[in-house]
Amino acid sequence: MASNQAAAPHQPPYTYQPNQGYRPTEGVPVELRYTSAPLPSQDYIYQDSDDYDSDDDVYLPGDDLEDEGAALTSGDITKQFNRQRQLQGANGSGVAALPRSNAQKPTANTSARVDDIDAELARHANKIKLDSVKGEQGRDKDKADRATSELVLDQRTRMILLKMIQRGVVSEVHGAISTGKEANVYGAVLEPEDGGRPIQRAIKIYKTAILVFKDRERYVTGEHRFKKGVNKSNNRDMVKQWAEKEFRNLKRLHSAAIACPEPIMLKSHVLVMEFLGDKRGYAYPRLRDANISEEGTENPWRSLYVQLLGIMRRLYKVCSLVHADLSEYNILYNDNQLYVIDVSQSVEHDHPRALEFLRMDIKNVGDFFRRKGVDTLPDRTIFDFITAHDGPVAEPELAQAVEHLYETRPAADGSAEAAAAEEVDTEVFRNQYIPQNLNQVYDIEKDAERPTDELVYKNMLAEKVATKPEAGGSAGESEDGASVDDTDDEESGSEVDESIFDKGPPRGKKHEDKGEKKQHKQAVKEEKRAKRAEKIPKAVKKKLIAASSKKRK
Ligand SMILES: Nc1ncnc2c1ncn2[C@@H]1O[C@H](COP(=O)(O)OP(=O)(O)OP(=O)(O)O)[C@@H](O)[C@H]1O
Ligand SMILES: [Mg+2]
Repeated sequence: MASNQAAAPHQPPYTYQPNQGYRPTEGVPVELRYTSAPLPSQDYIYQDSDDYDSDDDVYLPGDDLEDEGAALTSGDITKQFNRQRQLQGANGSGVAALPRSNAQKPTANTSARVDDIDAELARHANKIKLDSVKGEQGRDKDKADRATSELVLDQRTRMILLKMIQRGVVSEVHGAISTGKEANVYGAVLEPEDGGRPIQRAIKIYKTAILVFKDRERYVTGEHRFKKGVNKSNNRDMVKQWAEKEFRNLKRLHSAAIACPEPIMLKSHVLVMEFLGDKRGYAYPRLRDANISEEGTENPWRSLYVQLLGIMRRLYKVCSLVHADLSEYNILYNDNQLYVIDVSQSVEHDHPRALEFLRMDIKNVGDFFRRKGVDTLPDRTIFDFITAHDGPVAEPELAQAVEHLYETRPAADGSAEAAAAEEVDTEVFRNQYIPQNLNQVYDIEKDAERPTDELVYKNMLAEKVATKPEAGGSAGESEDGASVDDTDDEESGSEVDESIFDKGPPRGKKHEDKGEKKQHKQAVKEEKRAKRAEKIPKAVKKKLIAASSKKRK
């Protein structure tokens, strides 16, 4: 088609010309063109390799994440997205861009429905106001400033936000509450249609830069929920899985009545959750920044410490999770209440390093409260308290149990020896190898001679779990009746130790009788000795190889 021909109404309003990009077809009345904005520059031309067409991953808390969630809208999303780019411009500045991949297709009047959706989305563009930052309260100004400059959203993210606005999940997206290396968290407001009070929300948007996620593999490897594996080559996929993990974990915490942001919606790498903060949109401070009055006689940090130990126990027992990055940075504080956040890396009991992560959490928590002048309990005592089979999982019994630990600790008498022994024990505990299940215990026979109480894995031992949950009682049911929605991952919920019950006798040799065991051991030893006898020493082997290769030459 020659560009100087008068355009009939069915002709596209733009024509592609090599090296010049899209030029308006002459004669097309302005109202038939998409936009009167300046012509797109080559920079904005959409690359075919950009994969913007997946829209099959919107999750709401009730959804089963195993089967792919419902799409936001039906229809060809690529088309919608491309149209959106034209309307809005690649950087939101109103500069239009047209997709190269659609070069030969007429771009007007092809689908009135798609046009409607796009026009609808474009109307919301001004509701993303990233420069409205509430930075002063409890936050350093620098960070708030950085927030505005860093926050140019990519098109896909922008599209997701626009759709969320369109669906009424939020009415406006505001500036960043926090910008980090892995994610930015934005404030958002929902203005209810009935004119009720505006509701604040938080939106966590994961970043897709590859370097940041390098380290995260260790949390995913070995977790049954990621059995299918994470495709490292596809970065966006990986980030999506992280967001999904955070969403699931928040869901669990929330169902178990652990104070945390309630998850509201997940779409790809964008997670909408309850806002933890005041009505004006100021987020609660992190525990690290909390301004806690220390006027009374008792150190107010102590009761927060006790509260946190209870949360950790509940998280472990009721949610079957270990936070794995618990510290004063990932806990928010308001009015004597602690809120757990940032659970994207939290792992299940069955993760090979779950107990190691738990030990790390215990240490971080202890270090912080010690700096606040709290007389903390030994790491091992807390570890046993959190992982114990029996015992409370709800307040106020949890706090009472912690107080009981204080009363019964060996160093409770205040003697210097007992305190020193406690210190040594903590040091040993921190460096000890922690088996995750009984198959990982490497000298079970030697351990069997030691008092059970000394074993770091004592809570995994079968004798301790002889009381299987009664038929009809769900494993996720807590004492206070809160039930955990574990429908999305059936295999979880049960304890590590319970699997011993379900899978018959343990694979180890513990159940064999002593004589048999001895015989078996002897046989293995002999076999190894025989093998060694046949083995050619390394030095000899080397010489032989050298000699034979010389011969060949
Ligand atoms: N629901 C929420 N309500 C209010 N503030 C929140 C909420 N979620 C997160 N924040 C704020 O955002 C900050 C960062 O959140 P979060 O810890 O979840 O991100 P992150 O994964 O640590 O990101 P990065 O590691 O990149 O810093 C928190 O310290 C908190 O101040
Ligand atoms: Mg964090």
